[in-house]
Amino acid sequence: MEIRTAVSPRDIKAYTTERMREEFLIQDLLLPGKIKMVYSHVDRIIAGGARPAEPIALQAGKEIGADFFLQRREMGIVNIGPAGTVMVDGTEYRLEKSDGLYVSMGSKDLVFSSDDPKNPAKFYFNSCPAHAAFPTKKILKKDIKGNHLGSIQQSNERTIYKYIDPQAGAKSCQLVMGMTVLEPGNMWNSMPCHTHDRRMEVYFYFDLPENAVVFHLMGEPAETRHIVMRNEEAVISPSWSIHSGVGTASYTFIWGMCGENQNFDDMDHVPMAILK
Ligand SMILES: O=C(O)C(=O)C[C@H](O)C(=O)CO
Ligand SMILES: [Zn+2]
Repeated sequence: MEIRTAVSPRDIKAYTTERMREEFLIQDLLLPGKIKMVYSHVDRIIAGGARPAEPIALQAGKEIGADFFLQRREMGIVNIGPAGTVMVDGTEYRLEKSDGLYVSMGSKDLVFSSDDPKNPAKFYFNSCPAHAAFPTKKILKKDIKGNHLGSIQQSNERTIYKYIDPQAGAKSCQLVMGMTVLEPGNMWNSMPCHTHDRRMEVYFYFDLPENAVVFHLMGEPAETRHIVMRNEEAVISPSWSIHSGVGTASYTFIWGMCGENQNFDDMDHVPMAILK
């Protein structure tokens, strides 16, 4: 498992493009036959991906310091590819594209598999520390009432689906997770932008056409930087950072948050006038 340390906003003022990418960008999440994980010291979130040709079991590495991966953690999983199954302590949860699964703290065995090994599922997941167990639950996108935001006039018409949230989908100890789908012809997410000092966030961009990119914007509001991102890449957003993006085509992304509270609306909105 790769470890990423926390970064001060004062330091990124001097970062090159390469250093920005080393610290925040997460690539190669969905390599066939592998589970890839990045452990961030920012609120100890783990972002990962599994693309199983054969069934693959999730292993706790030394980094976790526990007998098994979810001994003191919880996890949210969304399948963004062809159908597959996540087996949790012997119970099978079959996930089609866009189906999600919340996995309880204390679950011991977790195995990812695909319906068709030649066309494997694409499981993206976030995991964060937990101190209380909530039931494992399958979440269907069609059962979530989307929150429609933005407009074509502002190039930001999109729908937010909350998969793991105190008010929707599955309940959790601290993980909050969802999917935002841009309407065709819309490019911007999360603009006007915000920060939330109480939570960090990881964004995972997908459903981007080949050769399309998203300019992910981050940094303190008056000291922004960008990271050019391609399909199926993720980015770590510390709590002091804005997180917003503009694509050369419309796209979808999964956001996962953890930290002090779970209140989605507890954002510090950034007035457009102070952006630099
Ligand atoms: O498009 C959006 O706006 C979002 O998806 C917002 C993010 O989920 C977010 O930053 C929540 O804090
Ligand atoms: Zn946010």
